[in-house]
Amino acid sequence: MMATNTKKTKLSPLVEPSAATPAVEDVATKGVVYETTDLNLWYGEHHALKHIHLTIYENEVTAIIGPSGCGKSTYIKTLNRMVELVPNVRIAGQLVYRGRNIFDPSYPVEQLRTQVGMVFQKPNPFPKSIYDNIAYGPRIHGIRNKKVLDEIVEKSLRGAALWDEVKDRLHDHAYGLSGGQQQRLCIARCLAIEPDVILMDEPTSALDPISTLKIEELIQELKKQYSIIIVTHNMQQAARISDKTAFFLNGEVIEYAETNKLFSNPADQRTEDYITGRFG
Ligand SMILES: Nc1ncnc2c1ncn2[C@@H]1O[C@H](COP(=O)(O)OP(=O)(O)OP(=O)(O)O)[C@@H](O)[C@H]1O
Repeated sequence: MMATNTKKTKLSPLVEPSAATPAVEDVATKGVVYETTDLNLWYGEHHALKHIHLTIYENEVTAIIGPSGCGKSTYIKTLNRMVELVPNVRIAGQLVYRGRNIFDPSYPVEQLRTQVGMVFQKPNPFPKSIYDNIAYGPRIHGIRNKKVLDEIVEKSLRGAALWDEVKDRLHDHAYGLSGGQQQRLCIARCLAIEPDVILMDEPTSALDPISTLKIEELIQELKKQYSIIIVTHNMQQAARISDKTAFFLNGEVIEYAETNKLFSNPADQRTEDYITGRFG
């Protein structure tokens, strides 16, 4: 009788590690943007985030991966306290942004949302011209001078790699842009208020491959100036563009490591099972 081989076959990862990951020594010298300590969140009775500990570093791209419903969006929506807009949310634990706990009742939440911009899954430009989409935030902050606004519009559109495509039609309606251009417009709108951090919740999932590539290249440029936290279902994308990756499962962080390490030599069997496509 032939012996049955019960040893589990080791599958190769679905993705190649990225070259973006810096050496450990470089990371040690980086500033901390967010320190998450024992963060728990409930939607009513549902315990959606469980004992999260995560440190997020500046000028890095941090990817959040994991199967549907594991708490990825919930986590990034705590980073600008947007999650509190959902009724019946309860939060416990600490989330320190630049040295201060954002759950402190006296924390100026409006200021936080100026420092922490967000880009969503579906491009959501305002029903206005390209120019007015960008100028909207600065105008709310009291900037009225046309020359100053013109400069902000140009700088933000250049920063989002969109200027050359739209400079001759700034007063056209934003809905006339392609999906990929609209998403870059939303990134430009975010840059116009000079954020510190940019949160991106599956920013390319509604885009074609070419637009996706443009946004990925843009993210690599933007991390020189900003800290970026991106939720993605696409493991290839996480591996291509991120420095660190956190793998979430059922509301817990199973593993958080440099992206190269997590994809090439995961420490936890569940991470390995996920990145090799055994589930998810
Ligand atoms: N507004 C809400 N009210 C109640 N439960 C919610 C709410 N939003 C999310 N949840 C639940 O919390 C859990 C985490 O949801 P979340 O959207 O953070 O997951 P996710 O990992 O981002 O999922 P996906 O990849 O499908 O977007 C899920 O079980 C979800 O059903």
